[in-house]
Amino acid sequence: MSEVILQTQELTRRYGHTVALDRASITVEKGQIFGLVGRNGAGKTTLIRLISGQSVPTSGQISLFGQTSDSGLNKARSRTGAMVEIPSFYPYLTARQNLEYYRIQRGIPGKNCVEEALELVNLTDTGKKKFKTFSLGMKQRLGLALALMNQPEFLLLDEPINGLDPEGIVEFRELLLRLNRERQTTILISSHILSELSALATHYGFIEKGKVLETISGADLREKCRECLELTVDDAPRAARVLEQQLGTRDYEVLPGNQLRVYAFLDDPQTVNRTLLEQGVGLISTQQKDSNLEDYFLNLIGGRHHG
Ligand SMILES: Nc1ncnc2c1ncn2[C@@H]1O[C@H](COP(=O)(O)OP(=O)(O)OP(=O)(O)O)[C@@H](O)[C@H]1O
Repeated sequence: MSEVILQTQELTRRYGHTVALDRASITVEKGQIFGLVGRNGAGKTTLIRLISGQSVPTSGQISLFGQTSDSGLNKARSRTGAMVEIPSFYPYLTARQNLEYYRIQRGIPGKNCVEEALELVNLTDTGKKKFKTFSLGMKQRLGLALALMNQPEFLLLDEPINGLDPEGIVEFRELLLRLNRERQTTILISSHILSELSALATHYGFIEKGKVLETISGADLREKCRECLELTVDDAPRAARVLEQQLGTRDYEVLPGNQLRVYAFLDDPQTVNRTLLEQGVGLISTQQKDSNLEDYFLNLIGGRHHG
């Protein structure tokens, strides 16, 4: 198993009667891009603020780079970078001046880091342009540059894609992939749109009403959402034999309840149905299933109109 960067255990945060985060347990390992997916108000920001130390938990534990004590966590947090919302940059300062201000304020040594961070987010040629004239995409990228200035090993990003145009989204995604590939930066990124993260995340955590409902690897999620023919039969072992011997495919799986998922013959389901019937398999139901990622998420949290 690779190094555990973050582990939260039963992490809870209440605001008065509101339980913003309810016993949330997640684990993020080195090199992962962990997508935290949940609707507005689900608790994503609360979780990220607790991890980055901007808020304190009501109960539960955070382990960051193996550190759990207050002083240990403080030290560990110097190895992280966080973008929870666009930081309050000075409107009349340039990108460089704003970063330099924060570099000094945070005591980050070496002036080079400003230029390096600007280069990473592609903002080196903004020259004398003042922050107040930046597009939203540029503001987001400057926010990311600030989070990157201390060369973090672990990056926490709360809805960074929100409000970006399609081109901005692609650029932002490529940058994160590059950081992950070239610097092995581990990333925790939240979004309320699962498909936004699907080209990025290696792992997912689904959160709703403060609770982490499921964590799953990207590979397992894709497998669950794979297009298939879902058959309910009266005799699954017999149906499996027909699939292998008559139809020559092993690309299927048998589920409980005499159900089978067939990943072959997607263009020709009739052949499967006919052959099974010819071989004496009773076909109770058959349907073509193509659950996309968004449907999966909506099913998990109980539907589009839920809550
Ligand atoms: N400082 C606070 N005071 C009171 N309630 C809060 C506070 N911060 C968050 N909450 C409440 O906690 C719940 C979770 O909010 P949170 O901001 O973590 O959700 P989110 O998933 O990040 O949603 P969004 O994308 O809308 O920010 C919400 O019901 C919210 O109203």
